[in-house]
Amino acid sequence: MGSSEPKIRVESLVKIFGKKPRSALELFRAGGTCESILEQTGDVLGVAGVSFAIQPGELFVIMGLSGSGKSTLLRCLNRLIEPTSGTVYLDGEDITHAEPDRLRDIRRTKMAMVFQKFALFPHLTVAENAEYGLTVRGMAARERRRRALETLEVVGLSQWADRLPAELSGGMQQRVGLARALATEADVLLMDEAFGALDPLIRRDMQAELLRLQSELHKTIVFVSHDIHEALKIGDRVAVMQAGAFEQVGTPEELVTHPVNDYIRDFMLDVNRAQVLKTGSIVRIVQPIVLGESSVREALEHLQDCDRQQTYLVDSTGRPAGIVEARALAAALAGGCEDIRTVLRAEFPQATASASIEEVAHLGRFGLPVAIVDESGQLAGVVDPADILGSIGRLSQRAVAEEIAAVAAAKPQAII
Ligand SMILES: Nc1ncnc2c1ncn2[C@@H]1O[C@H](COP(=O)(O)OP(=O)(O)OP(=O)(O)O)[C@@H](O)[C@H]1O
Repeated sequence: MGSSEPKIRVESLVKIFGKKPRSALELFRAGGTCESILEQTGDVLGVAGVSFAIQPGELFVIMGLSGSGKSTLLRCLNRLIEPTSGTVYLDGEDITHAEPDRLRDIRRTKMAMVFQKFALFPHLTVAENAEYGLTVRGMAARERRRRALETLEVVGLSQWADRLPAELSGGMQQRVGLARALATEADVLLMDEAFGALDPLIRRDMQAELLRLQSELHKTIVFVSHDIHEALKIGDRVAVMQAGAFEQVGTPEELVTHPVNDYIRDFMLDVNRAQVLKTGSIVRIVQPIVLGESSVREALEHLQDCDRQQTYLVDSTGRPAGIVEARALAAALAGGCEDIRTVLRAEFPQATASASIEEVAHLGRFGLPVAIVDESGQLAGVVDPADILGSIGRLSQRAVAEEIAAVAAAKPQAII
């Protein structure tokens, strides 16, 4: 991400359904609402002047209740629905005004779509379905079969290539839909309630699968969902839509911690904050001691200076090597021992900054600060057990009670 050109840029997009889109558009521009426009023209304002940009590699979720305009907006991106006004840019190219041939080309090679109902051909095999996007593009049979098998492998279905869709479960059929989109090698995937028809457990698997694929493939994904939990789980950013407009666009953490209005706040009420918030949001930056560079006395002074009970020691590459506690240091010093290694605990709780607070909550029970490491394994800071409990303060009473019971019952030496 960063300051590169956005993959997709949408400017003032409006979609009006009905017989008088021009006069409805004028009313909209004059400040008309969905209701007033409907009343005066009989037309429906599907998308109400939305502007946003999506960066390459971003998973952008459009979330909203039924009828808020999500599907319409998504379909305006590849012009399965023609916008009434506004512009959509893909890699800087204005596709709102692209000629039909060019548009076809874009849909076949640059923007692939995955549908809720899978949209598989029942009489074609799994492999034939997966290669369908390449067939319509006129690719030679051998090459498209090779690519289809490759993508079926990616989604874990290579054993099923010669079966018919009806022989597959719902989750597997959606994997075929995903394979078909991936086979086109399009770098933009438009996914319309792609997991909406799946059972909750299968749905969870597919969300995890999508995140796994995304961490390898780095596609730009626009994902429509009516489920706030799904949106917050998979989205790099989430746009919450109502009456054709965006109420708020932000990272899951921003939405949970800084809802802009009551509408968003209401959505967040039953969200498990510990699942959404990352440990990075409560990490404390600490000054670790480099192993071999400090004596027991110096480590104790260091702890007194920073008013902490424990400190991590890192090796010469900055990776945590162990933790020492003030009491152990004081005892060692009283016994005349200056070698810090004698009191170093090499077992300590550790997590990454991108882990959710829920994922590290069980590590808080050891009563030690959790070492938070960055992607290269270097110590980025610590999360204190008290901060874990504090951050999940808005969890249900039951969840907090369970957490406290787990802390009380835990055996400190069993550090994971
Ligand atoms: N072809 C159409 N003709 C007239 N109105 C339409 C058409 N398609 C959508 N609409 C209206 O536009 C608005 C937005 O619909 P849209 O399907 O985009 O919402 P959505 O958020 O995707 O809802 P859902 O989750 O139920 O699919 C709704 O009021 C809908 O009734």
